[in-house]
Amino acid sequence: MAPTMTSPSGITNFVINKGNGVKGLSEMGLKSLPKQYIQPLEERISTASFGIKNTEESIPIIDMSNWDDPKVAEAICSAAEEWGFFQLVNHGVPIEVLENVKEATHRFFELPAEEKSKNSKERSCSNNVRFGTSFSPQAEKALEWKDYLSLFYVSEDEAFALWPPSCKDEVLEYMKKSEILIKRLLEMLMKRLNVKEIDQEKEGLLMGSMRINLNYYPICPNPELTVGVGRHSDVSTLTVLLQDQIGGLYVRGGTDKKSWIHVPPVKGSLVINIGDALQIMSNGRYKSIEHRVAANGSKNRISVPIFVNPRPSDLISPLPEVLASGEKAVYKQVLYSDYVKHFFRKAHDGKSTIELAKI
Ligand SMILES: O=C(O)CCC(=O)C(=O)O
Ligand SMILES: [Fe+2]
Repeated sequence: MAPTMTSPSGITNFVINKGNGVKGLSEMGLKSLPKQYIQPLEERISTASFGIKNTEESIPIIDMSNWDDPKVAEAICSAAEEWGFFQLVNHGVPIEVLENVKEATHRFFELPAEEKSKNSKERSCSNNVRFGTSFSPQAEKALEWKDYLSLFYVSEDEAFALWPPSCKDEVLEYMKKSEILIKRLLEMLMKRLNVKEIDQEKEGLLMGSMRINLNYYPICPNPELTVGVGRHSDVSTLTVLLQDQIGGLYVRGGTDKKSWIHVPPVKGSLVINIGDALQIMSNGRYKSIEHRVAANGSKNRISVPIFVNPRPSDLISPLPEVLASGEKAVYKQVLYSDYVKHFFRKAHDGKSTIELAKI
């Protein structure tokens, strides 16, 4: 029998091979969620019980206007230790730059499937530009309700040549304008670890490569049965995340460290989270926290994370400055490209990637 649109192979063909993504499915006005997207009960997100916690159970919001005030550094380092997640306001990245990159994200996803899929795994002329859907469809038992464009930054020349014209200027500007903020954050975080100065070698190790994702979560017919992104922690040093006003990001935390806490959209803010690479380099002092994204039944949501990473060729391990006082290393040395490969080979599975580096 020929595959129909609603047969499993028909859906895969339409979403993945033809490049329509879940956005294409969403726009067909499906009345119910295709079964490939149905998550096991324990992974589903019941939004009714989230986001209405008392005020102390919310990730810190830190004002960076006086970024050289030691109190700001103190707030940032404490948030990185206790929550692994915080929001920044008055962070120095112009609001216009943020608005422009959000608009550019919508512009890219509004392109016809045929145009977007020029950047698919099969057709993209570079591994550094990738349009796709879900997280790792070949490895997943249940798919995630998300489309994305992933851009690995190598050089400005390459970005100009290869990134989609509909969004490249805005994405590059967002990346460039965030760099000062990223450096400031890393300086504060390093100081607390007794790293006095970020020399060229350390800078390469902490922020030697960058990846920007444009995430698109279209309206979902049964949001309670699926996820936008499943439980995971980022493999980055740190992640700078721009989200729109829709909401849906949840992080593990609260007094019991087990609750799922909503990250409410704050106009003009940037969400920062610590990734596995920094958890390893800080020997566990800074926490790379599990997070996930709910699907939405009435609104299309976008987010634009910048993953600030070590270079693929870097060996990551607890920093010598951290171990200088005799603290015992809890992580061993790992080649960063091996770490990242291990992450992408699996479906999202919480905090399990870091097991690779545990002693
Ligand atoms: O969309 C979001 O808010 C978060 C996305 C995310 O966790 C990721 O891309 O790693
Ligand atoms: Fe993430």
